[in-house]
Amino acid sequence: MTQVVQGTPIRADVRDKLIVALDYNSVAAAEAAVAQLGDVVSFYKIGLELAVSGGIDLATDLIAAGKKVFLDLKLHDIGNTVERATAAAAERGFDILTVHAYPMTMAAAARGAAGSKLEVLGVTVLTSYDDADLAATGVVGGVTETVHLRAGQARDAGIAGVICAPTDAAMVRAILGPDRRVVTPGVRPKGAAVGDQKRIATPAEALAAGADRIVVGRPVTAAEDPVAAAQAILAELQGA
Ligand SMILES: O=C(O)c1cc(=O)[nH]c(=O)n1[C@@H]1O[C@H](COP(=O)(O)O)[C@@H](O)[C@H]1O
Repeated sequence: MTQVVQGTPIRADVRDKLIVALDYNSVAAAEAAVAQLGDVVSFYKIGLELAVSGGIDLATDLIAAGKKVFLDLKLHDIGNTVERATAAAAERGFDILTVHAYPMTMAAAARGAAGSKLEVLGVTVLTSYDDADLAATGVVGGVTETVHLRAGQARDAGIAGVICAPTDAAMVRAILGPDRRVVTPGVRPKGAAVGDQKRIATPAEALAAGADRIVVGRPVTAAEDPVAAAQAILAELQGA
């Protein structure tokens, strides 16, 4: 299905490339954003803030309304807990679930998602980290080296793919090959406020580097006109 957005017909496959992060502290605020964005946005992310504000049940309504939903809980725990939490997310009909990209965690999540449509993505190195931030956690090796290592471990664990910065996407795509998912937050349209992100690129640059989908929060949700902001990103993705 092709949707006409401000004179630009946006293909359905392009629309699914934009995941809007519903980073709100109430279900009512998230519902208002979804209502405002209407048919423009087809894929939403429920993250930590909304999840602890009662937002996980919102997913059921979004899925019933035909939206795709990414549950961003960045799981990391003992294998039994991760496997069972992943299986529960699969049972609820989520499309994507994040776990931290540690080998045992990813392997447990792969077991939990087995036989379901749930795509488990391993978070490699957060887009708000630079080399110094990573070094402060005790990790030996810089961001590039660590993302390289963790992308290979995600592939070997048999999960669907990874979350990485758009600036890492080309390297990660080469490691994962064409069949796995590369999803990039840390995306900023030209001129948008950077906020706490450190490794960023534009929507078009992210796609050109090999991302399948991009995650965008504040550049849409904090925009004066969120609908126009989302439409502009979609037009940029389609032109990429
Ligand atoms: O897993 C994520 O989605 C994620 C990983 C990462 O490395 N960086 C990152 O920003 N995110 C999420 O992506 C969204 C980015 O939001 P904005 O910075 O507002 O566009 C937030 O919901 C973050 O939690």
